[in-house]
Amino acid sequence: MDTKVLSSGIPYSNLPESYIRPESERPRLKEVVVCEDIPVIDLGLEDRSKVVQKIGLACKNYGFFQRLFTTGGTILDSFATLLTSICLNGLLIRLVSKSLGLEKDYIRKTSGEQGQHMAVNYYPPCPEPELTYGLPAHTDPNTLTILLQDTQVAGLQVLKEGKWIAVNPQPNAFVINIGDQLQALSNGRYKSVWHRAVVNSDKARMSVASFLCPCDDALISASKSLVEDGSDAVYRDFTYPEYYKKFWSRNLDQEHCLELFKN
Ligand SMILES: O=C(O)CCC(=O)C(=O)O
Ligand SMILES: [Fe+2]
Repeated sequence: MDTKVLSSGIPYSNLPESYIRPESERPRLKEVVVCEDIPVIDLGLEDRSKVVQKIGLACKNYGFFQRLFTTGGTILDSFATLLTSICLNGLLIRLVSKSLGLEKDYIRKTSGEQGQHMAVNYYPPCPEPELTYGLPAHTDPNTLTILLQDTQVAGLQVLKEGKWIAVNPQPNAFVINIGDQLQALSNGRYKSVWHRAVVNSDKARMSVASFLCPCDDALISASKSLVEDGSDAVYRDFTYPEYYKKFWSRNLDQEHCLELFKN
């Protein structure tokens, strides 16, 4: 990209040429369906076995769910509390483990000392949103992502059954999505789904993503209990650094990177 819209500070009335996607790769915003039913799960208030069951269904059917939080301070306070709780008690990842019928600490044990990386995404208003993306279609290479969406401006879209659906911001909810490592650990039962961020012509949008990642020397391997007797696991064993290197050696919107790790 030769012209950077952000760094130039110029208010563009047309999108600089270098951002324009070829016709066949554009977002086709008119075909996007608005989805009100991405499951919203309250981890705190409900019966635990019901929460585990809801997480399982959401992970199987969407690869995404939204987690309600109770307000007390600002939304950023709640986000910080959630991220801290993920590193100290690992509640979310334990519930995901249980929802797969695994021992509650299976994912934590397999992943070793987990890392948490953060990205702050800023999408400026775009004069021609039909021609480009904020973030092109991708899956997340890590284990699990927790996303704090802009509460006022929509932009996140998820691919479901061949259609892009808009995940409009829900008050007091974070978006949680399965990453490629969980797809591998679950032997493909949970899907790390394609998602993207689109832009709009009037408002800037921000999102904050926190990526939970396995430690560098953990061997990512499907649980034996999820592999059919007499068959191989869907994916060969690998380490996160090996996967990450392969992931970033390609374009984000190429084939699913896990395809390259199939047995
Ligand atoms: O901005 C968004 O809604 C999506 C961000 C995202 O998918 C990512 O940072 O991986
Ligand atoms: Fe993402």
